[in-house]
Amino acid sequence: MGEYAVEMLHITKRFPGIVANDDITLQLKKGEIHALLGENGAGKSTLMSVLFGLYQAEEGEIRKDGKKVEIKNPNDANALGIGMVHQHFKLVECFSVLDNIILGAEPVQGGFLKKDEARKKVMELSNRYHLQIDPDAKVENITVGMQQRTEILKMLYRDNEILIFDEPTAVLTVQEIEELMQIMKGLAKEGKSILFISHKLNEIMEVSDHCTVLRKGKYVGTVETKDTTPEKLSAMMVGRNVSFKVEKKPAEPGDVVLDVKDMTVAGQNKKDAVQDVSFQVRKGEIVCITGIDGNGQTELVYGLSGLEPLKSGSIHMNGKDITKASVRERSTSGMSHIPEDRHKHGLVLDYSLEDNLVLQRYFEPQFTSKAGLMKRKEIREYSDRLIEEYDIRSGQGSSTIVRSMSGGNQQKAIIAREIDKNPDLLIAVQPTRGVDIGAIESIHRQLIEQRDAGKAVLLVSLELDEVMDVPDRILVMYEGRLVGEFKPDEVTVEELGLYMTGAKKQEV
Ligand SMILES: Nc1ncnc2c1ncn2[C@@H]1O[C@H](COP(=O)(O)OP(=O)(O)OP(=O)(O)O)[C@@H](O)[C@H]1O
Repeated sequence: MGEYAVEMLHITKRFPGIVANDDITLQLKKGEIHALLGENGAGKSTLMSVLFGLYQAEEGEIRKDGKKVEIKNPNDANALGIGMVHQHFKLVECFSVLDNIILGAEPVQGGFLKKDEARKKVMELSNRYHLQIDPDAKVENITVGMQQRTEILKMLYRDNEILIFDEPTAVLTVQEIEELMQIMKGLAKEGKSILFISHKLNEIMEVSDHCTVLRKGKYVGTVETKDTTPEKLSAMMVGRNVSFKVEKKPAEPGDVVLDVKDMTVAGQNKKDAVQDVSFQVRKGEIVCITGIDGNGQTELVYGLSGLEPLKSGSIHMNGKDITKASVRERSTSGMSHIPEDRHKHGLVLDYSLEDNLVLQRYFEPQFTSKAGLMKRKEIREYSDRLIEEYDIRSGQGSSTIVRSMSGGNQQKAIIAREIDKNPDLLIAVQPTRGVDIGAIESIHRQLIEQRDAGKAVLLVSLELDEVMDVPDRILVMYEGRLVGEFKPDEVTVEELGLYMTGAKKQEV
């Protein structure tokens, strides 16, 4: 047997208007972690979906242990020992962890389900790989990190030897990421072969043995990770050097734009998710709210944007009371919102890109005639301009159905729509989640340009580099309250960590 577990040779996969994979070759060694890197829309997910049998390539071949194989669907992939954890998990929310793991692969004897046997195998695997799951917990009640471990166990339970992780760290907290890295290293040591998609160069440097880079659907090269640097990788990926440092001049804050007083928002259980929070954001400044996921940041933004009512307190924007205003009233009064969950609150996935780009403005006279008809030509022209200016890449331009776009390009579309509205207040929640480093650089620049144009920017982020580099003030949230306020150059990451975990607090 050869040294490769899987080889994808000269793979070409086309979608209408785009060659998503153009003659790509990827060779995965046994027992290695192989990273796959590339800009948004470079073709990484497509390539992995070909390997997992979700798409059929038009050209090229796949070999498993040196032998040519046909993978027509995920069942074929499973039979060959190939498993995949998708970017957006595929679990049944109202089932238990155990039922999700064994779903479709239940041990049955004489027509009877042998659940005890399944439970034993799952618990053995969970212990062996330190996955620490609770088999009886319902998926809807567990953290994203746990859901991911459930997905990992699904692969291990099926005795998969080749494990595909599609952007596994995008939704995890810093600690969960560290744990996942250890789990992946442990799996590779046991002889599993791992393919790992990530935009985060530090993760790739930490865990991978090799890294293959794609650009605009084409193969750029494969390097040995120990012989490369993050700078070299980013240059391979975008074809130029990317600046990791955010350049900005000192802020010149002006009048108050957002004034939040004693805001309380209910939580899912008895405890209020946001408790008596007060703060202001001025013209010409970027204020960042940070904290460990689940400490009330999400509900705070729901309250500000009108997705949830306040239990008490008030919100003023440019001096006007908007506490009870509808989502549309807030939007037309000058508030833009880049939401945390782009699929749930940011896009209508089955609409075209152009319809998504005018989602909050289609009723304006420039897009709708007096008779109530939509002006399709003007909408198309507007959308074409945004696609060009914000570098949104998709198969069929303005008419592309958003569901078929890559995750990072969906995000860029939301950013374009929200910034182009020319808002007085831009609320940006995790704006760089799932986007490549070239796009991160450009999003950070756009936030700073907004600030310099005299806008108020409220950034909500968990990415520590972003928290330290982009804002002018940092507010830390812990258990629904603001527990610290800092200037980025007066605080260290370690110190921030103490506030984020509740070990320290100030009166804010
Ligand atoms: N089902 C589909 N139908 C039409 N086009 C598609 C489909 N899936 C992907 N594409 C297109 O193929 C290209 C590659 O997309 P893919 O999702 O593979 O990129 P990616 O490298 O994984 O990006 P990201 O980092 O943003 O997740 C994109 O331009 C996308 O719009």
